[in-house]
This record gives sequence, C-alpha cells and structure tokens, in this order.
Amino acid sequence: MGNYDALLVLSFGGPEGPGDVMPFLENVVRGRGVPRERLLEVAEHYQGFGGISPINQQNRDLVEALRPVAGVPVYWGNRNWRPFGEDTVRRMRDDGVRRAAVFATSAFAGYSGCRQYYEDIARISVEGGPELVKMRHFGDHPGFVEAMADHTRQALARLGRDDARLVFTAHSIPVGMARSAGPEGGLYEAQLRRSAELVNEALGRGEPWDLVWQSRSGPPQVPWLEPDVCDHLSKLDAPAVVLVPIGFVSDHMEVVYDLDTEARQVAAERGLPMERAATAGTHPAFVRMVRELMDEPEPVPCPLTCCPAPVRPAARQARESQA
Ligand SMILES: CC1=C(CCC(=O)O)c2cc3nc(cc4[nH]c(cc5[nH]c(cc1n2)c(C)c5CCC(=O)O)c(CCC(=O)O)c4C)C(CCC(=O)O)=C3C
Ligand SMILES: [Fe+2]
Repeated sequence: MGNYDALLVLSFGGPEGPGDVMPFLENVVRGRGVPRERLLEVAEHYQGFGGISPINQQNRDLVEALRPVAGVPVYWGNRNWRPFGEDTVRRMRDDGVRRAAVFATSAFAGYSGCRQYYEDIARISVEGGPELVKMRHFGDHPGFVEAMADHTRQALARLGRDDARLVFTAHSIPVGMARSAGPEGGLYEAQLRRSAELVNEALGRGEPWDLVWQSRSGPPQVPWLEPDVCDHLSKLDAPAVVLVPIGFVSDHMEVVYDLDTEARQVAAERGLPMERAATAGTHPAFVRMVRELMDEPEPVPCPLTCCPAPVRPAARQARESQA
C-alpha cells in the first residue's frame, strides 16, 4: 500500500484556443528537431478544431470521475500547457500534501510515455512539497483491458457486423526510441502487442488482428515505426474495420484528426466500412483501475538506463561542433 495523501493526474496538455496553438507547439518540440513545416501542418489540425485540443476536457472529466473513488484529493497538471505541473505541485505543497501518487496519462514504456514523465516529476518537484511517486505502466491492467474491450464491442455493434478486422493503433515513435524502450529494449511495442492480445482475448475473438502506427513526426530522414495506419487501410483486405486506439488513454488530437479525419477518409475512398472504438476516457473500469494502482505495493521506478532521451539532431550538432 502506497499511503498517499493525494493523487496527481500528470498529462501532456493541449491548447484551448487559437492563440494557444503555436506557443503550445513550441513547448512540445523545444530542442526536438521537428521540422517547421510539420509544426505548421499540426497547427492546422488544431485550428480546424477552433484551436482546442480535446485532451484537456478529457482530463477534467477523468479528474471528476476519480474524485469519488480516489479517497484522497485529486490534482491535475501538465507538461506542455496550463495548468502546468509546476503550478499544481506548488499548490499541493501549500495544501500540505506529503506524498502523492502520480498517474501519468500514458500506459506504456518508452521515452515519451514514461521516461519523460519521470523528467517532469524531477523538474516540478519543490522543496517542502510532496514526494511524487509515479504509478506503473498499466496497459496490461484488467481495468484498462476491460474498458478497451467494452468500447471495441460497442464499435463492432455500431458497425453491425462481427467479421470486421480489429486494427489497433498507437503513436509511432522513432525506431531508435523503440529499440531503447525498457530495460531490455523493445518494450513499447511488446507492451502494445500484449494489450491488444488481452483485448482480443477479452472479446473471445480468435481472428487475426493488426497493430499499426499513426501520427509520425520528426525529420523525414529518421526512421519511425511502420506501417502507418493510412497505408495499412489503403491495402488491407478485409470486409470492414474497427480502429482501436490502444496507445491513447483518451481522445487526443491524434485520435480525432489522424484517425477520425484522415484514416476515415482513406477507408471511405475504398468503400471500407469503418468504426473507431472509443478511448478508455472515463470508463468505470478504467477509473477503478487508477484507485487499484494506488493500492498496489509502491512501484519500482524504471532503471535510469531505460528509455533514454534520444540524441536529437540539435544536440548532435552542438556536440559535433564542440568536438
Ligand atoms: C509515444 C507518444 C505519445 C503517446 C503516449 C501518450 O499518450 O502520452 C504521444 C502523445 C501525445 N503527443 C501529443 C502531441 C504532439 N506530439 C508531438 C511529437 C511527438 N510525439 C511523440 C511520441 C508520443 N506522443 C514523439 C516521439 C514526437 C516527436 C517529438 C519528440 O521527440 O518529442 C507533437 C509535435 C508535432 C508533431 O510532429 O506531431 C505534438 C503536437 C499529445 C497531445 C495531443 C492533443 O493535443 O490532444 C499527446 C497526448
Ligand atoms: Fe506526441
């Protein structure tokens, strides 16, 4: 038992109006070597939704759903946008919080989904403030699996057919980052495969399924995980498809744009019936899972050697010019 006197939901953050979009994106990609053209393209995706990412409302809803079950006060802070984790942790300190469980809104291993949250925790921790204890990866937790299985079942029902191919999707990452994920490497992909397998089992399905990638970023010369969901849909031989965004715990811009807009269009062009399963969001089993994670023995933090920050083009250039 962790003995926490608060719960901190630590997330990514997203813009909440047209004027927020560029400053938010600049926070996200600082020092990351993401080309300017890619940034402007992603800015357009946000502007198409009035400059508002769905992620913040999703997090507010999750916090509200957690309040009655957490048993302790629930706080929320982000890496890239207001409310910033820094400000939330100072408020927790002023409220006298000693030791908080941290629920990072990302289920899997890897730099972006795990290590970067440890970095956030180190950065936002303050003298006299709470000790921040990050909960474990939860992609294999029965609560997450049940939520995703339920939502997949509902998508199959909306489609009105059982013969649809399940296509699980997750955020693509650079191949190098995938290789260094977890103590022995390859853990991001391995955990995602395991989650997909568990969802299939929960549905009692023996049919083949796919795991594909979406939302590639970064400079074009850097290899990222493939195939991309749109390429996959353009070639897939199946009577119908349910997209299952197993790599995202709630509706992010990557889900509502890259899947509901781009991938949907590819499917429509081929006359391929398609539904997208809802993300875990505030499914009761997922909400319960957070409380159950707090009741587990205190998680062993990931070793510092796993999921290292990738060597970015900018950092490499600086190093080479020094040598
Ligand atoms: C694995 C992974 C997750 C899943 C785990 C999780 O769920 O946390 C995730 C989540 C998210 N990524 C998000 C947004 C962005 N990610 C970017 C860029 C990048 N993502 C990466 C990886 C991941 N990202 C990587 C390797 C990059 C390249 C730059 C770098 O090496 O860091 C960029 C820059 C522009 C672009 O190129 O897309 C943006 C705007 C949002 C908010 C969405 C919203 O507003 O709803 C969320 C939740
Ligand atoms: Fe991202």
